[in-house]
Amino acid sequence: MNDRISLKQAAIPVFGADALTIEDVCRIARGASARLHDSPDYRAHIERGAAFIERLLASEGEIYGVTTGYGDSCSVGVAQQLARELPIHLMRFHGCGLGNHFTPEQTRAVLAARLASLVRGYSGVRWVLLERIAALLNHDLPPLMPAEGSVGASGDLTPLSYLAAVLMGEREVWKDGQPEASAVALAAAGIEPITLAPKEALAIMNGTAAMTGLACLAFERAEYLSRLATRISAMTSIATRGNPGHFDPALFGVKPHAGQNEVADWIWTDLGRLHDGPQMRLQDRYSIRCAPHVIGVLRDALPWMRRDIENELNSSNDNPIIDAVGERVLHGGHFYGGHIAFAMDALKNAVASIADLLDRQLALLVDTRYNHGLPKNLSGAEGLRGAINHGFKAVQIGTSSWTAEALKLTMPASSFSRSTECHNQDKVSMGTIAARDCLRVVELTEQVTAALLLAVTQGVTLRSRQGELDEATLTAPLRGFRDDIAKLSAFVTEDRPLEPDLRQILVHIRARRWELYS
Ligand SMILES: N[C@@H](Cc1ccc(O)cc1)C(=O)O
Repeated sequence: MNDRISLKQAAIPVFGADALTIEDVCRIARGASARLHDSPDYRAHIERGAAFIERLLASEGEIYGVTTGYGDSCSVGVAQQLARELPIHLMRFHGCGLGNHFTPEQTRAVLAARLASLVRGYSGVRWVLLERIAALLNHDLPPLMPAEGSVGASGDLTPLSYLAAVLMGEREVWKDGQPEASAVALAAAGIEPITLAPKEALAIMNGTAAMTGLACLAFERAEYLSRLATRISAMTSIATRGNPGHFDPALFGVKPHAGQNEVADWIWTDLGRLHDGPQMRLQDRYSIRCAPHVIGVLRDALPWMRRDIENELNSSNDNPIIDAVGERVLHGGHFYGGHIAFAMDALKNAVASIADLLDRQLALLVDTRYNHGLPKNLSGAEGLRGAINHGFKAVQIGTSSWTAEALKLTMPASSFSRSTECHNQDKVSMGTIAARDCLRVVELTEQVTAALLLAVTQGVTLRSRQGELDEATLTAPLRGFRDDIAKLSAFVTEDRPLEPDLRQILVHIRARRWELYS
């Protein structure tokens, strides 16, 4: 159905050999398997870190997080004979997450992100630990992970403690969409629980995987929304008999934002031969005229967001960092998720702004004062029956509500750093909250997009039924797109509940059914 996406699905990432992309994480989230680079050299590289820690433990006796307490408790020494119990305690005292659980798909993204970091070999974990995380993915047994309780800068400690717990056979996993005791599910899958070595619970938990996994999912959905919003804007221009000149390449030649130019060019192409047709106004309202300027903000932000998300994804975001070759333990703050926090706060703003743009376009489409000759509320009913039919009136109200909710969530989470953990973590990223908010904004904006897809399809069809649009002037891609939506959701003549139609369109949006501008 979608070549652009299926082509990308061809390559399977190899953990430990390839840098992971956002798309790799999304494919693993949706069920692709996780392969580990399995060469003797690579295994030796991984084992060297774990062996170095064991050597240090035997010779020197003091390693942060191995023979000391955690965080602010780092000055508390742990007796050698208790060092092997310490990871169990770390995993257990962080078992205090609340709120909804991440979905199985989201949790798979989180696991992929953690694995991408651990395979780099700077966390001092054994090969078997990597294998077990891959096994959870490949047997599709993601841990039940509460979404709330991370400040995103001592890593996502609390959510990731649920991964540590499951590897040890504690707490629960998702099995076929239902919670199941991990000891039972692991046994059924033939995965043996492991006893975590002294540094391993910290290595699993002390990083940015929860926010980074979610960021990958949000990025992919936002990118697709930018394309859909562009197509909708072109269709709104057609349905309201707008001025195609607003998207003239000559106009955009004098303003160099690449993403903005790309959107203008897409709309210009979509308008095809309509460039020379009749227009109702010299200058359309901003939600149409400035569509490239609004959607372009998101398009221009995507490359730097990708850079930061993929850098975080392929980083050693742990503490301490174990340099087995240089035989050093490096203490720092690589669990700090500031880049993801900032990207997610920015992304949710750019996406909510698109919900707002589309909501304004719908306001133009349904209102006879602004739609230049379309029926009230885009109703397809005629004559006496026109009076009892209300077309897209309630869909507009719903769209206003989803838009308001999206806009309300744009408050930056990263501005709300709290000093916590006895002031050890006195500046934190809140990136996990930002990523969760971003996903919710994306979800609401998809709902707005679904509503607009139905409404603008109705608008274009009405224009052509009214004899004001020559179907032959529509470009083949735009006509095919319009016809497909019209097939999925019949033209609205008599009022009917549109919830099933909207829900079906939402499923197609999330599956990225339409190949747009590639
Ligand atoms: N993130 C802390 C470690 C830590 C772990 C668990 C805690 O509860 C607190 C702090 C560090 O590496 O410095």
